[in-house]
Amino acid sequence: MTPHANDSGSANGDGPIHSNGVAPAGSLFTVNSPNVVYTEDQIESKYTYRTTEVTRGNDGAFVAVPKETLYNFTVERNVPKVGMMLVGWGGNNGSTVTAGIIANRRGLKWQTRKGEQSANYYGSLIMGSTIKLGTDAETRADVNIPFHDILPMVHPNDLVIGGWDISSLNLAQAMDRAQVLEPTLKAQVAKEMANMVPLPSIYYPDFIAANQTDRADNILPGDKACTAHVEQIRKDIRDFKAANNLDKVIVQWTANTERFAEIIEGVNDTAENLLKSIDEGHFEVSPSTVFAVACILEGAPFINGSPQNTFVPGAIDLAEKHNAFIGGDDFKSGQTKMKSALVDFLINAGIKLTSIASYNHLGNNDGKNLSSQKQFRSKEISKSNVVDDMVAANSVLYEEGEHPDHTVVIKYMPAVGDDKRALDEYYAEIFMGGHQTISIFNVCEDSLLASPLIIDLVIITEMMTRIKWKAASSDGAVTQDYQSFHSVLSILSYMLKAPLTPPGAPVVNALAKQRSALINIFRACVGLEPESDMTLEHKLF
Ligand SMILES: NC(=O)c1ccc[n+]([C@@H]2O[C@H](COP(=O)([O-])OP(=O)(O)OC[C@H]3O[C@@H](n4cnc5c(N)ncnc54)[C@H](O)[C@@H]3O)[C@@H](O)[C@H]2O)c1
Ligand SMILES: O=P([O-])([O-])O[C@@H]1[C@@H](O)[C@H](O)[C@@H](O)[C@H](O)[C@@H]1O
Repeated sequence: MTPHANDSGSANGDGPIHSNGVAPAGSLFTVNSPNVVYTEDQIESKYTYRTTEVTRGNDGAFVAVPKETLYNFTVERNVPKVGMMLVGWGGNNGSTVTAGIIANRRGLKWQTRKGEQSANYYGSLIMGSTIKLGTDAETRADVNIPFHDILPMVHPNDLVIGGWDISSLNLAQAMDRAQVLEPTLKAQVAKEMANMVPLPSIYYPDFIAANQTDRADNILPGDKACTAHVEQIRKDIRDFKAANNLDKVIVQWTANTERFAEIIEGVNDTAENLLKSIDEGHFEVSPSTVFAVACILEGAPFINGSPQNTFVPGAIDLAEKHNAFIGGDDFKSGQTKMKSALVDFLINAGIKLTSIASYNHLGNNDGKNLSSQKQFRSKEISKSNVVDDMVAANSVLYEEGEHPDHTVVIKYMPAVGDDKRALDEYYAEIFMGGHQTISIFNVCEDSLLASPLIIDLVIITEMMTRIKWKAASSDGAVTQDYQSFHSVLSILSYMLKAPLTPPGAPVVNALAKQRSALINIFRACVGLEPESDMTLEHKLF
């Protein structure tokens, strides 16, 4: 295992590096605080989590009470060798993200109609954006650093990629089939990608559109869940890990959208019943749930990039019992990402959104699969629920249960390929009976928008495997052993349309809140306060 170049504090073997303000060699920054200690292997921080607890007084008025909870965090500093295994590797997203990582790793440039293009990670939150570290002591100007450098994260160039597909095409053929990337780029990565062949996968026809049958020539025996499928997937993960000398494997579902599975008591409602149902070959257990179970049992974090309810209650129960990480659902890449920002802006500006019409058409295989009603329904649900939290939070504009009209339409139009056309109309009531109509035409090159999210999901999920926490009592005494965050990684919500949360936890869809939560949790891991944007230093004097 080797320290990452951007590790905040170097692991150069010269023993513990206490936070005496001396920046260890190779670090971008060091936190100089009595609450932060850099050792050779870890960053250890003490963090006071400040919240406001609200109760109701006898007169019915709210009573707000500031509350402080002390936590200890540790972050493993050494960046492991990580494998990313994609289910649906031969799809548009899988082939595109693979080509993109190869192009970045090799620093490729290629000719386009508009001139030379260089590889980049634009659209990745971690690789393409910055966060505010603090304020310059002299100039009082913001100091911003690359998001990737706040913690010792994996670099996507170092990811080892593999996966499964029901289609036997190698990744070069899949890249051609996807029709996403420029020929001048494809030509430079085709040789390497031709040697990448998806592992055969499980295929239960009833869960995806019948129009997908023609590509299913790389499948394991059996058309319904069985323990043998779970064990084969587990073996595939172990073999991939061993063959590539990996420390860790993260698995993501970027295969076709499945129909929702029916939640049936005694079948998929508990971990025990789910495992029993798989062993008995129950038809209501989907391929994505079988993959989730296999990953949980193998200790490989599993992320669902599609909208179906992969994580039936039994799968969440199993993940919790095994302290395994899961996350999902449905990459938030274009039309919905815009919606989760725009709705947040409108409602928080006191503008009463009353109608959202979201139409889109696309011509890729995803669109072909979604042309089947049951698969569309999965997507309709994930694309529709994204405004719920923002509406529910504003009782000034909306009565209890009141909600804007919201419709989602998706049409399959082969001619446009991966370049999805999203047409949205936002209709709102404004001051004194006026109205505002916002009409958006948004061409989303879907795989080029989703691929960076696949990278972010892997990097953040892997980082979470190296973060531990424990609660400290007010006198500083340690009250419990270090433990991981909850199995359901709701910290991933920024990348997902329908964020999965721990049972009973609220869903947050507002894009700015999601980004802020991620940043501030990572800041806490190095003992830094949340970024409040108050900038009193620029307002008081
Ligand atoms: N912007 C986006 O592209 C975007 C955004 C959100 C969600 N998604 C979701 O991501 C998924 C992939 O999108 P895409 O454009 O790459 O689709 P795609 O159809 O090009 O790729 C899906 C791949 O999965 C394979 N597959 C199907 N069932 C499988 C199984 N059981 N095991 C292994 N492989 C299987 C297919 O052969 C295909 O190669 C879809 O579910 C889509 O809804 C995409
Ligand atoms: O992320 P987003 O652009 O809102 O949603 C997209 C949909 O508009 C598209 O129809 C679908 O095929 C993609 O999988 C993705 O879900």
